Amino acid sequence: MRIGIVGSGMVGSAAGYAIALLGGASEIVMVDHKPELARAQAEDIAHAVPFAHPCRLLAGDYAMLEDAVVVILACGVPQRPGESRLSLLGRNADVFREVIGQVRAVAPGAILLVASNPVDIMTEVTLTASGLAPGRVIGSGTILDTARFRTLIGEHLGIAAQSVHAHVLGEHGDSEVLVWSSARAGTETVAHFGTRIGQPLTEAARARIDDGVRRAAYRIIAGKGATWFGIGAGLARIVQAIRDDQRAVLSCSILTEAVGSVRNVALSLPRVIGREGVLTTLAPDLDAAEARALERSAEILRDAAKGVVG
Ligand SMILES: NC(=O)C1=CN([C@@H]2O[C@H](COP(=O)(O)OP(=O)(O)OC[C@H]3O[C@@H](n4cnc5c(N)ncnc54)[C@H](O)[C@@H]3O)[C@@H](O)[C@H]2O)C=CC1
Ligand SMILES: CC(=O)C(=O)O
Repeated sequence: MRIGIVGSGMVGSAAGYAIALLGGASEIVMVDHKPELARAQAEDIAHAVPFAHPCRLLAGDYAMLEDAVVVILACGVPQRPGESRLSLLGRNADVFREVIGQVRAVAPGAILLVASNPVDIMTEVTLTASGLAPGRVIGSGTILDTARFRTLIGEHLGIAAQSVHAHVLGEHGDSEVLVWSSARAGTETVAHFGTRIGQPLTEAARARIDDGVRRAAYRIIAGKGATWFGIGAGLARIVQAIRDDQRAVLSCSILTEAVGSVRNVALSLPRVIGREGVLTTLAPDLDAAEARALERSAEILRDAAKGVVG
């Protein structure tokens, strides 16, 4: 199975590396408007393949994306320290309008997996420019924030992140919603479990975890210029779900008909992902404050998209 990656910078190359290590593809094609960068990334990742699963690494122009099952879009500009994701919109929308037609011309059957920020609005831009069905244009959305949330709850409770069932929903950005009310450690609510083992999720503990999730990108960007490992693994996870028709439930962004009173907005909810993309959406279990926060997040995205998404 061929996976294409347009944008061979930090995120694109981390995705390629994670896909190669996880055995997510038989062929990965790296594309970039700096062809020498795409070639160098492909060569470097290829040297990891003997330690993992058979996979061919290629680099080239758009023609090489022919027959790709998924094309990851990680092109454009990243945030500078202190900059919000939403501030990238104009610059990255221009890049996407240039790129999407070229991808669609050679890989009309590909599912488009959007990583560039602001990822929810870039998902809408991609949907409009591609003319694909909403379930075939998937933004990585809050898959990364959800991983951060599960990691920090797991650390607080002393259990594996994999055994924490919790989601971050809404915008991949400042207005995202950490869903505490239905978060579980295995079978037990995190609130009950925390109290029972003497690690209560007090207001202060929740505020610390909230900051750890919501401000993670700002901290990492201040420290090393960009984030890439977490999102690389998240993109590889979505590719696996598509490749193996897993019907895995992952927090991802697609155009959503209604979120409270807000219509037609791309944001993250728990989605069932398989071979044809997003197959269905699960209704999240939210308390009243979380439902209000999700609607507010949808409003923020709807307003930010005005004038950019036709
Ligand atoms: N969704 C998420 O959770 C995350 C999203 N991101 C976003 O991913 C995007 C990429 O970030 P990085 O890889 O760190 O940036 P980067 O600057 O390392 O890579 C971007 C690449 O896009 C290429 N590019 C620019 N214009 C192009 C065009 N017209 N055609 C083809 N290639 C083009 C550049 O040459 C560069 O190699 C950013 O928008 C960033 O904010 C970053 C981390 C997490
Ligand atoms: C940069 C970004 O979107 C993140 O790490 O969450």
